[in-house]
Amino acid sequence: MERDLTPDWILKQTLNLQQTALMSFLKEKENAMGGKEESSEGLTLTVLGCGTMGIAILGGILDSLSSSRSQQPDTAVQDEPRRLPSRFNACRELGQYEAFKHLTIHQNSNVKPTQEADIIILGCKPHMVRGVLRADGMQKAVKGKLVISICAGLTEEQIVEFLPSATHCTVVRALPNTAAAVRESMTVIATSPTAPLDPDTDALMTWIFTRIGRVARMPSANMDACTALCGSGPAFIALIVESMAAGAIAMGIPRDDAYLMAAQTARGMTQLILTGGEGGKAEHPAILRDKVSTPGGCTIGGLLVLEEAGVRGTLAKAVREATVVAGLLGEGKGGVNGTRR
Ligand SMILES: NC(=O)C1=CN([C@@H]2O[C@H](COP(=O)(O)OP(=O)(O)OC[C@H]3O[C@@H](n4cnc5c(N)ncnc54)[C@H](OP(=O)(O)O)[C@@H]3O)[C@@H](O)[C@H]2O)C=CC1
Ligand SMILES: O=C(O)[C@@H]1CCC=N1
Repeated sequence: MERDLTPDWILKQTLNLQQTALMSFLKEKENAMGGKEESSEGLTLTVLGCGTMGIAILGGILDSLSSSRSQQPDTAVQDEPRRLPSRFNACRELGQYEAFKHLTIHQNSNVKPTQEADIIILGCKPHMVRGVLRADGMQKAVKGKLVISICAGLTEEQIVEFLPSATHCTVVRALPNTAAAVRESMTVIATSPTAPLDPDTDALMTWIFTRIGRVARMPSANMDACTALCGSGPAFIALIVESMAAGAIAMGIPRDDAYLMAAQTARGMTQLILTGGEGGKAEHPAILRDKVSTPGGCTIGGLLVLEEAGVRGTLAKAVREATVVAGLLGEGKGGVNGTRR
């Protein structure tokens, strides 16, 4: 049978392949945990909407639990939570039910895995959260639990509004990024000056998100900007790496070599920004940029092309735009990119 090769069909097939590959990644991580016995004290963590981000987060946690590799020193958890997660539920809309020793993948069934959970991560699209939480049986299942939302734009108040007053959940907003899959996420956890988390919940939040990278804390009011910078940021950086590689490809460098060289160059510079200062401290990007720019050399020539094209302002504007759009995502409507002039 001939297929209709529409862009939509091709995109769908690509996404399906990606999701299948990601689920294999998760199973591999689970498998690596095989020998570990579950502690009776262990908590159950359920991801409602286990797609790109949910898989990256669970993968990072499973990886951390299965390896003796300790967390990076700068993300060390000062106060370990009393109890750690040891059982995991991944809930999806499609796919199939699969049960492993530590992980169960559920398809189109949220109530039971939510009943089993001590911690719930909301990992579906922001506009779905209302429907997911208001579905039959969910209000009771979620009652009194720790609900962590990674959804762009949704405020804690909006999530609480989806739950009846008797539900008494602790709702915390956290914004990780896709680098969670390689345990290099930058996750921002929202803080509330009026309702600080109890120390054990706070320690649990730190533990969960330091499994997948670094953690920072910001007031809730800053979360949309953090979403743009840290959540969308990886896509912006991918575009920069891709564009630099394109220049080299145009000048005759083989494609694969160009991507590798551009990516490693970006990685080296980000490492310098983080630790290239005196005593291993952070260094200002402008100082590092100046160090590369030999007077009369090629770097200053290239930099001026970028400045003349307004790259700095354009990138800053992209972060500002993404901040505004992130805020609109919380309103539960689709197509928000088309709503502004
Ligand atoms: N992608 C990113 O880089 C980041 C995303 N976020 C936020 O994370 C959230 C998830 O994004 P992302 O992982 O990219 O999205 P995905 O589309 O990859 O994942 C969403 C998941 O939700 C599942 N799902 C859909 N409907 C239901 C339902 N009724 N019950 C249970 N699960 C359901 C989907 O299942 P199925 O695949 O079977 O349809 C899918 O697995 C969003 O809210 C986003 O704002 C935050 C930071 C970064
Ligand atoms: O683009 C989005 O809506 C999500 C949130 C941050 C990154 N990806």
